[in-house]
Amino acid sequence: MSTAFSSIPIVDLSRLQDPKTKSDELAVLRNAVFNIGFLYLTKTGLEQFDFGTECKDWSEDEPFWQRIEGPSQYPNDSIKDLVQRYTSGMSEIGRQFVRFVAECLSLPADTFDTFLGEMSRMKLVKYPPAAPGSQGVGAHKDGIGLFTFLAQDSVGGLQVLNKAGDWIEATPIEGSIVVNVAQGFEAITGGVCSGTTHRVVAPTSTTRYSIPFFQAVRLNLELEELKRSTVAIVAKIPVSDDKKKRAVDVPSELISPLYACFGEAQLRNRIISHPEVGQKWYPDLYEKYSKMAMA
Ligand SMILES: O=C(O)CCC(=O)C(=O)O
Ligand SMILES: [Fe+2]
Repeated sequence: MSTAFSSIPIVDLSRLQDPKTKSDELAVLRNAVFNIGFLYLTKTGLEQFDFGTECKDWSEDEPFWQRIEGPSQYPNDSIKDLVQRYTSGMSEIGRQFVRFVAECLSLPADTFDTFLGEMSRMKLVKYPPAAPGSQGVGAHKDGIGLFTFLAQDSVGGLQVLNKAGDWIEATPIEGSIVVNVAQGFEAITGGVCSGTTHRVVAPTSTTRYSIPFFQAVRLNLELEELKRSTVAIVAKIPVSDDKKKRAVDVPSELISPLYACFGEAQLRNRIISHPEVGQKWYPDLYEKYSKMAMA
C-alpha cells in the first residue's frame, strides 16, 4: 500500500455519524485505509488528556498467556481517574471507528467486532529537545493492535513514509487524533490494508508529548481462525483479484504457528524483548522462549 501520497487525509467522525454526510465521508475513509494507512480523525468529542483499559488480574484457572493483561499501575488516584476516562472514551471511538472502516470497505458493519480485545494500551511519551535530526522513534510499523489512535501536542515531528520514499509530516491539527493501520488490521485484511511506516524526529527546542493508544486484538484469536476469516473478508473487499490472490495466504507475523494464539505470541514477544523483566517475572517462560529463539 502507501501510494506516493503527499498529505494525510482528514476524516471527520461527526460526518461519519451523520446519515446525511456519511457516504461522502466513508469515501474519504476508504482512500485512507486502502491507499495510505494514516489519517487524522477530527470532531471526536473526546477531551484530550492522559493514559490503559481496565482489566482484572490474572488468576490460576486462566490460560497462562492471559497474564499479559492486568490492572494498570497508577502513581495516584487522580491519574487513575483521568486514565480511565481517557481509555474508555478512546475505546468507544475505536469501536465506532472499526465499524465505519468495515462499511467503507463494503463489508457488514460488525465484521471486525469479534477481533477486538479487552485491554487496549496507551503510553505517555515525552520527547526532550535534542540535536537537529535526532531520532525520537525509529522507522517502524505498529506491531500490536488493529489501529493506533494518537493524540499529539502542537510540537510536531511525526512523519509517515510514502511509496516514493518521501517522509510526509503528520503536522499537528488541533483537536484531531492521528489514526494508523496496525499489524492486527493488516493481518485481518491479508495485507490489502497494510500498515504504513512512520517515525518521530525529536524536537530541537521544545519538549514534545504524545499519547498513542493501541487498540487491542482479542488474545485467544488463533491462527487458523484468523486465516479462515481473512479469506472470507478479503473475498468481499472491492480490490483487484490480483491483490486478493496475494492476500489469501497470510504470512502472519501476528500469530506464528509456534504459538497457541495471539496472546501467547504477544507475551512471548514481550518476554524476549525485555529479558530482565522476563527473567524476573516469567522465569519458566523466559527459559522456554529463549531456547526456542536459539533453536
Ligand atoms: O509519538 C508519536 O508520535 C508516535 C509514537 C509511535 O509511533 C509509537 O509509539 O508506536
Ligand atoms: Fe508507531
